[in-house]
Order: sequence, then C-alpha cells, then structure tokens
Amino acid sequence: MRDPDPTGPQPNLYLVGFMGTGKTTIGRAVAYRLRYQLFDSDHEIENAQARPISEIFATDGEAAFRQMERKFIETGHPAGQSVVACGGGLVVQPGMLDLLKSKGVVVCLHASWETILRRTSTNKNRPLLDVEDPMARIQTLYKEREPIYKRADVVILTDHRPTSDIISHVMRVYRREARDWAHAHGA
Ligand SMILES: Nc1ncnc2c1ncn2[C@@H]1O[C@H](COP(=O)(O)OP(=O)(O)O)[C@@H](O)[C@H]1O
Ligand SMILES: O=C(O)C1=C[C@@H](OP(=O)(O)O)[C@@H](O)[C@H](O)C1
Ligand SMILES: [Mg+2]
Repeated sequence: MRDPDPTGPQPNLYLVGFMGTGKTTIGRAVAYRLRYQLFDSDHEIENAQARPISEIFATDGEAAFRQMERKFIETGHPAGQSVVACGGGLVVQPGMLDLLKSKGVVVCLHASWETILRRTSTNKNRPLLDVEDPMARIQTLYKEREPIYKRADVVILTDHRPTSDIISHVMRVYRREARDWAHAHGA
C-alpha cells in the first residue's frame, strides 16, 4: 500500500540503529511506500569507492570510513523526500545525531542482542562483527552506542515482528514526526 497522506510535510527520514536491526530492509520498503528516493549510506559509499566496506575497513581503517559517512550526510543526498538507511555506526560520531535531526526525522530500530546475532550471522560483510566471538562484540558495541540510539526521535522495537508490521509502524511514526519537524523548523 502506498502512503495514505502524500500531501503532508516531506522532510527526510533517517533510519538509525545497530547492525541487523533492519534499517536497509525497512528503509527500502518505506521509501517505496512514501514514493521517496532511497539512500543506503553503505551502498552510496561502496558505489563512490567502487569497493566493498570490508575492503575499505581493511585498507583505510574505520576512521576513514567514518569520514566517508560524514561526507555522505553533509553533501551526498537531497534535503527532502528521501529515506536514508544509515550504517549502524554513522549516527554515533560526535555531532551526527543533532545534524540528522536538523535535516529530518530520526527513527531508531531496536533489536535484542540475540536477534542481532541471528540476523547478522548469515553474511560476512560487516567487518566489525567478523570476529571470533561476535556476541561479545555486539554487546560491547551496543553498550557504547546505546545512549546515542536512545536519543533518536522515536525508537521502534523489531524483535519477533514481521517486516510488514514494522513498515506500517515506521510510516505512522514518520507522518506524525514529520508534522512536528515541519512545525519546529518553520517548513
Ligand atoms: N523484522 C525482521 N524479521 C526478520 N528478519 C529481518 C527483519 N528485519 C530485517 N531482517 C533480516 O535481517 C538481516 C539484516 O537486515 P538489514 O536490513 O540488512 O539490517 P541493517 O541494515 O540494520 O544492518 C537481513 O537478512 C534481513 O532480511
Ligand atoms: O555499525 C557499524 O559500525 C557498521 C554497520 C554497517 O551497516 P549496517 O548497520 O547496515 O549493517 C556498516 O556501515 C559497517 O559494517 C559498520
Ligand atoms: Mg544496512
């Protein structure tokens, strides 16, 4: 089903949250329903660099990747009518959450550690979890990042929920938050 209210305010929607919470999957579906452009920060960086994230991490290191994420957010996408599925660490950089909030609505997808482990164990393209004990790494990183994720405009739980349910929830929340965002930003 497409958006029932295409006449409301149309600020960007930023999906943030830990690896495996469904940002890429949900972002694609929500962009389709809103008839917005979809940007996935990971895919944008891989395209610009013409190499996979694992290679960027291995060759240039994580700090260089974070710079690429920052550059994408600062210059690489339109100011409205876009859904941006962010890589899990993008929003954790200093100042980034407030920057995203100034540009649009920020929704965080949440999942338990067990769900994250299950959803990320099927592929090896997340270098930070390509370690001997991925659960320990998930827990450490999550604890570090949680204070930032909790400061999103809205946090949506995704454990044991079909994607269709989460998509509807994100749509509902986006419409409400978009009105508040437009009001606060005089848009
Ligand atoms: N609600 C869900 N229920 C079951 N599997 C899901 C759900 N959301 C995402 N997935 C699966 O989890 C994996 C990671 O999803 P992805 O969208 O890549 O997450 P992220 O971009 O947050 O890392 C994919 O295989 C996806 O199909
Ligand atoms: O959390 C992170 O630091 C990362 C998350 C990944 O994106 P997803 O959250 O889409 O898996 C990707 O950007 C990179 O592997 C680093
Ligand atoms: Mg993703």
